[in-house]
Amino acid sequence: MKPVKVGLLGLGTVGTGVVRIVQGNQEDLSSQVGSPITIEKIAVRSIDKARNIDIDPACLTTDPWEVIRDPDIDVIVEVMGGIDSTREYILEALERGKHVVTANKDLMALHGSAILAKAQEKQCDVFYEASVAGGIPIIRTLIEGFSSDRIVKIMGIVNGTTNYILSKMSQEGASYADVLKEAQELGYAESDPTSDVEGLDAARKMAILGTLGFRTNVELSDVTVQGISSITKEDINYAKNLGYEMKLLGIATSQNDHITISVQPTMIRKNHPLASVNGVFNAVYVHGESVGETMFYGAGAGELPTATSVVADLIAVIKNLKLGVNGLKAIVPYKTKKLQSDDQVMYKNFILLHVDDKAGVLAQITQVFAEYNVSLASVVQQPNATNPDAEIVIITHRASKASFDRVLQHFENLDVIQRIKSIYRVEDI
Ligand SMILES: NC(=O)C1=CN([C@@H]2O[C@H](COP(=O)(O)OP(=O)(O)OC[C@H]3O[C@@H](n4cnc5c(N)ncnc54)[C@H](OP(=O)(O)O)[C@@H]3O)[C@@H](O)[C@H]2O)C=CC1
Ligand SMILES: N[C@@H](CC=O)C(=O)O
Ligand code: NA
Repeated sequence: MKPVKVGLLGLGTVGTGVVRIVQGNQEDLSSQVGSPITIEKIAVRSIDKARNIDIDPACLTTDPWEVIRDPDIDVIVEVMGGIDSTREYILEALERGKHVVTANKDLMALHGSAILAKAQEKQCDVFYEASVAGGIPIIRTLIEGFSSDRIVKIMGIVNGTTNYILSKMSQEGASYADVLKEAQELGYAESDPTSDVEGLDAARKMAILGTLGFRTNVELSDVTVQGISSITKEDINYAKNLGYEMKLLGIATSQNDHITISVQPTMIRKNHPLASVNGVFNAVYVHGESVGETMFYGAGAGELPTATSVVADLIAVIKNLKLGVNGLKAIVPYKTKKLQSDDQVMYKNFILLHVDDKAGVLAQITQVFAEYNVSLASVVQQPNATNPDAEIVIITHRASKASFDRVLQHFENLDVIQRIKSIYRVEDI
């Protein structure tokens, strides 16, 4: 049995997990595919770095091209991250007829269509299950499990780092900065954690899920993004007292084939299954017209969970190799993209206002909502413990984004409002 030879780009958190699983489960993996799997070459940035894994130092190189150009290598596993140069490595690997497995959502969200087109031209596989929600097989589920259905809504906690931070802030009252540091030490965060906390990582994942779920080419610029860096413990407590949990949610909906996708901190009802997804866990809720509601749960980041998806993709490539069917399963989005306008995007909002504590203020504020046809589900006014202003907490009924934005614009010029302290989307379903 001729071994299948793998070239690995990257030996960090995920790459180490890949080596560990390929070494540790070799007997089971090779009997599934009918050949041994060997990791021939590994590109790293630093050869001398101490590594918590047993590898032959002769496999290491600092030149990714050496791995890409090695004629003996059948499959490239890319777990080093990066966008522009990584795109070149992957396109060249495909040009040379090598199959590709990647965990790189940044790359797939930005250049996925060019990469998949090249793969199809060269009859190669490109699999990227680990790129969204780490160990949860959500990409395979959307491509295969729901091939018969029409997806109307995808809601996901798709970033482990931010979910870890929000859970610890909510459950232990921990400080944002301390928990972010912990998430970095645990290998959950990106090399630049700004992309986690500012929502970009989740937005990239939602662009990938939207493309697969709605069968249209969703680009990153189609996703509206807001991160968690301005959420305070006070906001989290407000959410809890009102019966919600604060989560960074990616929400993609399709109505009459018009889609909208966003990532934003969202107050979700405590009895929704997404509200109890804590720590580094991710979950993706998928609502299909025929199947109804489904939900998928598991570790969204970390060495072994992520590597599980990478190695499963590797096994899928090798099975295809044996059957001679590589490159036949690429999903080509076929629908013309139609985005919902701000008049069509509807949801509930929470808004916390600091206002003058005097008669008639509440009436002025509710009058503005009425003027723009935004109806209110609840309004609570209370004195503020730390300053002379009062706080007004409002939850609206579902209203169009356009109307709600008009309310906010009007508030900018309303003298009785000292400050719009916080605004969050609210999901009650
Ligand atoms: N961490 C996680 O939980 C998850 C990560 N991902 C994605 O997986 C990918 C890898 O993430 P992760 O393992 O955390 O990243 P790490 O930073 O832990 O590892 C990156 C690896 O790539 C190597 N590397 C980086 N740049 C180069 C270069 N130019 N040339 C050669 N080697 C290079 C590094 O070398 P050296 O070791 O010498 O520094 C390191 O081994 C990313 O795309 C990430 O978004 C996806 C899902 C989950
Ligand atoms: N930084 C990411 C890693 C997995 O994609 C996360 O925290 O989810
Ligand atoms: Na996944």
